[in-house]
Amino acid sequence: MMQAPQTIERRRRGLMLILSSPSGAGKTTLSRLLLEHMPHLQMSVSVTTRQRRPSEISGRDYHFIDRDEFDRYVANDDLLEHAEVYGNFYGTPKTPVMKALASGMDVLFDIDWQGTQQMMRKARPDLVTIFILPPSMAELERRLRTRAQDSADVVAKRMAKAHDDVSHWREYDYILVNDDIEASLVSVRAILTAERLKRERQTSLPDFVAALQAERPPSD
Ligand SMILES: Nc1nc2c(ncn2[C@@H]2O[C@H](COP(=O)(O)OP(=O)(O)O)[C@@H](O)[C@H]2O)c(=O)[nH]1
Ligand SMILES: Nc1ncnc2c1ncn2[C@@H]1O[C@H](COP(=O)(O)OP(=O)(O)O)[C@@H](O)[C@H]1O
Repeated sequence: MMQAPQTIERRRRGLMLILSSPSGAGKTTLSRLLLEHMPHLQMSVSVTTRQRRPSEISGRDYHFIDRDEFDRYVANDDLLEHAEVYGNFYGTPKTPVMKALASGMDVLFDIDWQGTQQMMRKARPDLVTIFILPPSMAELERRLRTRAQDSADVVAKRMAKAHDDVSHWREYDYILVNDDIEASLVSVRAILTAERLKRERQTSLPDFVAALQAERPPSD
């Protein structure tokens, strides 16, 4: 006896949503808003050797570790990907991501283009990638300065790399110019909603459709 469609659990294959951009374009702001607004989405918290900024919370924004500990993560193959960015080391711990996906959550990543390339080689079908552009380079610099979390020297270093970062935009599925943050949030929510509905991610569909087809047509 075929189950009625409404009693079939609607399962979905978890996806990994990657946001990349030059520093200051708005990934962190957008990620926080997205996590507030989208259920079933969990942030991947990276490890980094960078110094904690005054506004950052260890364990929420990053796990701040020293170089020896970072090297141990790499040696133990505990990172899904890792890269050196602006002179610091960053990496994505494997275990929390695997656990989140196994429990039916989607995972959000704020990683650079190098990390994205590594993830593409490992898990392309499960990835959705978005590159965020600033409305202008002048606005990017203004955002980095007004964020007021980095020294002038660090801001200059990030601006100097911005052109190189931007040159990777073609490697991403979606491109967003982050002019108005609310409009950007609407766009990213729309992308995530649509990607969740992709046929191949809805793993229980064959059972659901078989049950639909097994239902008797209503008699008149
Ligand atoms: N490959 C990789 N890049 C990361 C990771 N975590 C952060 N990043 C990137 O490192 C760069 C610098 O990040 P951060 O120091 O927080 O500066 P911010 O982007 O200006 O806030 C950004 O491009 C991040 O996307 C990671 O785990 N792996
Ligand atoms: N659409 C936007 N308009 C104006 N300011 C923004 C916008 N998005 C982000 N910001 C501001 O720009 C600065 C950098 O944003 P942040 O999210 O930290 O960037 P990233 O994580 O990409 O380095 C922050 O001060 C943030 O409040």
